[in-house]
Formats: sequence, structure tokens, C-alpha cells
Amino acid sequence: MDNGPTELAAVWRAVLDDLQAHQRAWLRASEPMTIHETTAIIAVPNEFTRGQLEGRLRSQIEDALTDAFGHEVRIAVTVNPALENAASESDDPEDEEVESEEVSLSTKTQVDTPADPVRTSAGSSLETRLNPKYTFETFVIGSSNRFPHAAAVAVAEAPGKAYNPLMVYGESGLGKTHLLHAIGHYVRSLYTGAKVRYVSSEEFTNEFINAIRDDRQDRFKRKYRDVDVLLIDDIQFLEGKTQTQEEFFHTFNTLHNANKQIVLTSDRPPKRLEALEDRLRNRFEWGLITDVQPPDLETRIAILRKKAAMDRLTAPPDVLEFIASKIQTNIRELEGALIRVTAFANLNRQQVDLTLAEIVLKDLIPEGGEPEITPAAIIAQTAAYFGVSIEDLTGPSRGRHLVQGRQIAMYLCRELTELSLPKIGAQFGNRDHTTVMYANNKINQLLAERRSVYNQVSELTNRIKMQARQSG
Ligand SMILES: Nc1ncnc2c1ncn2[C@@H]1O[C@H](COP(=O)(O)OP(=O)(O)OP(=O)(O)O)[C@@H](O)[C@H]1O
Repeated sequence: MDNGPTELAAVWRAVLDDLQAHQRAWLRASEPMTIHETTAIIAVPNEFTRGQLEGRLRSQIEDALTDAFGHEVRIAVTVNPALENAASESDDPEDEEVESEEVSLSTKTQVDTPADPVRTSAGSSLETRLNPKYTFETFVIGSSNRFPHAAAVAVAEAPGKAYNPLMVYGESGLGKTHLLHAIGHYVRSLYTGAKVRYVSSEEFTNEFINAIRDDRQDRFKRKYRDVDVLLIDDIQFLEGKTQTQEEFFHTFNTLHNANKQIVLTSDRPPKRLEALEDRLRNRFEWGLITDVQPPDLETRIAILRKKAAMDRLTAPPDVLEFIASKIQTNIRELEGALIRVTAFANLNRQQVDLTLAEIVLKDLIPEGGEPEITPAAIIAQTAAYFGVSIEDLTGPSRGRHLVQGRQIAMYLCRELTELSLPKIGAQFGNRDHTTVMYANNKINQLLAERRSVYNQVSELTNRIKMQARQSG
């Protein structure tokens, strides 16, 4: 059913007339675009207005629209900065009131929060430290990753024999960690009792430093030398850390001499790891070096299809193709976009279709390229949004109202920056990487279940990107 923009425009004016003057002031530059089935799409000039419309004014407006149309109407709000000019031309004194109410609106949007699982999450997947979702079965093969995938399978089938070490390098979000975990799972399924250890090189560094501090070097050495397969992620973080490199050099030699398998990942090929000792770089070149490339369109579509099937997300083929055509270089972002589109549809009780995907992705991908976003900017914006201090957001308090804000900030760091899980944990008072992983999963899940969380995440994403664009 489509009631058309004309009727909507008239109804919208009538609805605004019924609002109080200061509420109208917020919405004076809004523009009703169209009504699609039961959803009226409203464009507004900025995030703040969107926050108002989706927050405190939503039910009043949806009730008025429902009355006017004679059937249930919900609103979906999209930001069109071009409308900003119209808004800024007015010098309505009530604008100031708008500013001062922003904080209270934000602080009111708190919802239930689970306990922060810092270092408490157990379970077999964390004991082995392998993500159960990262297996060869869930890895989509295409021309961009065929070779590293084949090498990974070969290494898992014959650890220590095929290629040793195996090194996989490539840009962020292209599946290196997924391949490492998949090797781990496959080895464990083929060789009962095989000792597989996965570690990021940041964790390796931190544990090493702690081992020295606590005088427990022997234990540390045993932990990493008494394994059949060592999977070590993001080796570039060892750059410049001389003592840890020294320790890793000995770990490497011990394992290699005993024909134990070593698999490494890096964001660059060894010869470009300039701040790594020659002897280490040299060892990385003993085995096989292979890279993952950004996936082509067909592979991106196939990845989305698999993700949709696995997570039971319903999206028609044209929507998957649309998302795959828009997000080209990072598979993490590709998956994130699919989750946002399906979450948006779910919350608005709409079908996932192209119109809807276009609306959601327009917010996600700014014209003119991605601005540089720092974790500090994410933390500062999130703290301001929830009306808490940066110290509280990143500190140890597990107050209910803080936990979800912190989880959202962690999720946004994962989505909007290329920082690894441990690096993100470090930004939040040195929390463990499993806490960041939990937060990321939790928010991904809540996005589809709670409108408030979806709105908070969307608003914050836009604010952060807008600020980055302005300062960049
Ligand atoms: N070929 C693929 N098939 C299915 N999913 C994939 C594939 N490649 C990557 N992914 C998914 O994309 C996401 C990002 O991948 P992953 O974390 O392995 O990237 P990465 O290269 O290790 O990035 P970083 O260097 O930032 O850690 C994961 O959810 C992963 O499951």
C-alpha cells in the first residue's frame, strides 16, 4: 500500500500543527518523504532532530499519523544535512532549549543491561580461545582467498609438515583471524588431544610482561612451547618490542625444531615489517607466505548469503547484492551492514527490501569517503551521549546504566576503527579482549531486539562520523 507523498505532506502538516510550539520548532525543517506500506519516512536535517523524533516525540506522532491514515503508521527517520540550511536560517529562541535538553534525553534512554562479563566468561570455546563460528565450513572461498584457504587446510591436515610457518597477511577485516581459528578447529577435530593455542601478539606481549613482573617466566615458556599448533594473530604488534621479539624468537625456534606448526597473520608482508628484527623476519620467510585480498562482488554476495542463512536473517537477493555492491573492502563492515539493515526492518516490522536497504546504508556510508575515526572520539561522544564521564565509561564501575553505554562504545570501536579486540580492551581500562568480543556480540544481538539500542547506535554512529568529517 502506498498513500503517496502528497497526502503524507498534508497529514504531516496537520500533525505538526497539533504539536506544542517548542516541539514544532525541532521539526520545522523536517520533510516527509514517502509512506511505504505502514512506514512513513521522514527526513530531518540533523542527528539531534532525529533523536527527538525517534525518542520523545515518536509515540505522539505515530498516534497522530495512525489516526489520520486510519491504519497503523510507524515512522522511520533519515538524516538529510541539506535540510540544515532551512533550519539555521531561523533564529528561533527555542533552539537554546533544544541544546540544554539533549543531555537529559540521552540519559533517559538507558535500558536493561546484563552484568559486565570481565574475565568471567568461561565455556569451552573460550578455553580453547577459538570462536566457534570461525570454521572452514563458514568460510566462503573466492578468488581473493582461494590460496590462503588451501594453505590453511593443508596445514591443519598435516601440522608441522606442509608449510612451517604459514603466514597469512592482508588488510583488516578480510578473514585472517577466521582462517586461524578454522585451522585450530580442524586440527582439533582431526587429531584428538592435539594442543592448539591461539593468541594475538598483543596478548602474547602482555602475558610476557606480566610473567617477568611476577617472576613466572617458566610457566609462560611452557604455555607457548608445549603446544602442537601455535596460532598467533597480528604479528605486526611485535614491532618495536625488542624483549618480546626475543622471547618469541625462542618460542618459534623451539616449536619449529620439534616440528610443531606455527601459523602467523599480519597486516603486511614480512619484508614490510620494518621494525621487526631481521632474524625473525627471516624465519617467517622459511615457510609459505600468502595474502588475502578484498573479495570480488560474487564472493561478497556469497558471504552475505552464508551470514544471512547462519544468523537466520531474511533478506532477498537484490538486497544482498545491493549491500555487496556498496561495501567493497572490509568483510566485517559488510556483515555489519547486513545486520543493521535486517535490524532496522525488524524494529519497524517491515519487509527487508531495496528501499529500506538504501535508507539504512545512506547513513552508514557517507559520500566523499570515510573520515578517520579514533577510539578517543568514540568514547568522548558516547560518554556525552549517555551523560556520563569518560572516566566512568572506561572505568571499572559495573553500574547498570554504565554497562550498556560501555558495550555500545566497544561495539562502535569494533565497527568504526580497525583496532584489534585487545587494543579496544586497552582503551577501556585494560579490559580483556573477551569482554570486547562479548560486548560486540551483545550489541549486535540487541540491535535487532531493542529499538532503543538501534537508535542509540545509529545516532552515535552519525554523530561520530559527522564530527570526524568536520575535523578532518
Ligand atoms: N571468506 C569469508 N567467508 C565468510 N566470512 C568471512 C570471510 N572472510 C572474513 N569473514 C568474516 O569477516 C569478519 C572479519 O574477518 P576477520 O576478523 O577474520 O578479519 P581479519 O583479517 O582478521 O581482520 P583484522 O586484521 O582487523 O583482525 C569475520 O566475522 C569473519 O567471519
